[in-house]
Amino acid sequence: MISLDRTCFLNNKGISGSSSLFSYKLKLPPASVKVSALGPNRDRNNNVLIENNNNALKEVKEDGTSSAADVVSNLTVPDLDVYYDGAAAEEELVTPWAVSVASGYSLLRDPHHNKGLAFTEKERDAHYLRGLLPPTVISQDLQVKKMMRSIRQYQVPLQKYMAMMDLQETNERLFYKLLIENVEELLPVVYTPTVGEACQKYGSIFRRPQGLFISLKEKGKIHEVLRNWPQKNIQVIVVTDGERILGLGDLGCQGMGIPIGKLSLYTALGGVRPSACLPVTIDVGTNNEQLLNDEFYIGLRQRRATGQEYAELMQEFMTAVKQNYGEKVLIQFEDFANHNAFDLLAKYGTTHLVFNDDIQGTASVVLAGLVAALKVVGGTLADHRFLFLGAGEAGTGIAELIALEISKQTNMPLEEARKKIYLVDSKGLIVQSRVDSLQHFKKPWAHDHEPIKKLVDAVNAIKPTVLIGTSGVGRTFTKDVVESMAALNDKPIIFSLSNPTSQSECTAEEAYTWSKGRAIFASGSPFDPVEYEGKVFVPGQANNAYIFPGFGLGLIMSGAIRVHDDMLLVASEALAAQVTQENFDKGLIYPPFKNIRKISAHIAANVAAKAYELGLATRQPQPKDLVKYAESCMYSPAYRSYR
Ligand SMILES: NC(=O)C1=CN([C@@H]2O[C@H](COP(=O)(O)OP(=O)(O)OC[C@H]3O[C@@H](n4cnc5c(N)ncnc54)[C@H](OP(=O)(O)O)[C@@H]3O)[C@@H](O)[C@H]2O)C=CC1
Ligand SMILES: CC(=O)C(=O)O
Ligand SMILES: [Mg+2]
Repeated sequence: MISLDRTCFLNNKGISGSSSLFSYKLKLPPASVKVSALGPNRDRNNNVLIENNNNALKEVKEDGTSSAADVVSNLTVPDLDVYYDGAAAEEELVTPWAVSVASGYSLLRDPHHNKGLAFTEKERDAHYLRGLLPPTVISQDLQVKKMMRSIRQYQVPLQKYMAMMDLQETNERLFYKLLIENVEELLPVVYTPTVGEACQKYGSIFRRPQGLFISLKEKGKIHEVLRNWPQKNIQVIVVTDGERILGLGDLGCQGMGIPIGKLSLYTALGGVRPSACLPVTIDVGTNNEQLLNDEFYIGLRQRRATGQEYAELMQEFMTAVKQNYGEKVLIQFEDFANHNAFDLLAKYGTTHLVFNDDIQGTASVVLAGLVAALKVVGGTLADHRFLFLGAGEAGTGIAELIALEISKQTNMPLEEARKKIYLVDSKGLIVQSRVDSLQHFKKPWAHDHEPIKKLVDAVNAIKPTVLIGTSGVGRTFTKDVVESMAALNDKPIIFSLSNPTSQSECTAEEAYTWSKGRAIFASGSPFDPVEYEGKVFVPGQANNAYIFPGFGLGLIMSGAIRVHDDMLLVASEALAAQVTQENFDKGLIYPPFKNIRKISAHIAANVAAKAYELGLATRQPQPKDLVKYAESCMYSPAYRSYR
């Protein structure tokens, strides 16, 4: 029985108070539904409750019955921008859908529905907007043009960032249209490098909540805190505890910029609808003295909780997430310090749908770049030798996936494959004589070798064909290091993965100049093309942003319940396959971001196919054409018509 109950529904509980709107709850039954009432369209304050509900349900059969799928797919309520998830709807009878749409002044203040000057004459009449807007009506395309012009006028990247955040908070669809259509220009604004500065200054620029802050004060209440978030149908959570924000260290609660930025890419690059995304920051304190002494710091003013206290808060969070959103919600761990990151992944990898972007997403994107680079330098992965500067999450995560791929390609035991890969940490080359004092994730890389302190000496001793920077420390690929790589290799592969730009192990210009134009270079943060001896070199951006949006979409659309390493491998393959001859001709080993939605659809399709193959997918039946299905699932930022 589908019941359209008119219920009082608290909405928009901002920091400055709350307002109540009427809304309808739709309970979806398994097989057939009966529409009992349609109800009036407005509450006593003339707020539009459900737009066009008569129309939405007009396909319901005369006897009042229809399948749940029919009803849902016929709903054209403007903010019901969910993919129809038949299986979930039928299983989750207990989760009602609540829809409320404001009108008049409130509509203009509602970022999910506001269209600004793009409201049509009819909509202005129907929704009490007359007089609240100037007379002109413009298209969304013209709004994009206007906003881009306005953003380009700012010289300071942080001002551009703040303008974009303002837009996200006032007109969400316009924000996403801007980002999707100008992805190469705006990615550095909403993501690395600018998001790093935004986190550093988050206390000063914080205006409105864009994600959930869960601090030690919320211990014992996390289940209720999650319910305070206005959206109920969450599919992806990006969570950080702020301890390793990019290469900028412990930024505590101000790390919130990262989940917000990553989730806006989930929507723009991967097509996951914004209302399904939840940014979370776990605040257990910070060890950053500067922040602790900063009067504008927004987080808990205490040193970080560790051990049992930390573990209990995380456990409560993970349990509450599953209780609130079910077992198919994807939890992406982001920018945790490595002493927690590996343990959290291992602990929750068997009970939750979890993915560590720094360990796993980075590995997948780098493997894709290497596979593409092999088309230029020749040989198989097993023919190459790899040296890393940095043996943390990114370094050991990438190393392990390379070893796994070599092992799969050659049937070589994993331990043998690992011997082709060496890592240097802050104490020097990781070797057997250090094994007892190494963190557990470094131990597999402790090879038999003389200890070496300096990177340049390690390069000359190991003779790598590939050098990868994951140290978080800028300018560590010095001239002698790059020159040594160039002396050893005709085409040295050099990746400076550390973010933001200030922490990059070397710049694109340094890589090309010091290698005399021979390096195959990619970096975590973007660099402009470089002209060297009359030739233009376009550096690639080896950033996990290529992977996680499509990867997550693949998990969601297949209803996957666990992440498996093989999914990372097929995501890599999909990305590498998107590099065209035209890209190679420009020296690129990653495809341009402007094609990212197509790339994400291919990644999603490969990940979903692997989930089905491994028996980890719950969404049945498996769609025939997974690429098309992925594309059809993607959120469109075009305005809806409020008829
Ligand atoms: N491009 C991308 O997509 C991604 C980039 N990154 C970037 O990679 C960097 C590292 O991240 P992550 O691996 O998570 O961080 P971790 O803290 O886990 O690892 C950092 C590693 O670098 C080592 N290190 C630090 N300083 C030096 C130094 N001076 N010389 C040699 N080694 C050093 C550390 O050594 P020790 O263990 O001895 O302390 C540690 O092994 C960050 O800047 C991050 O932004 C991360 C994920 C994705
Ligand atoms: C890109 C990313 O995830 C990082 O630098 O941490
Ligand atoms: Mg990260």
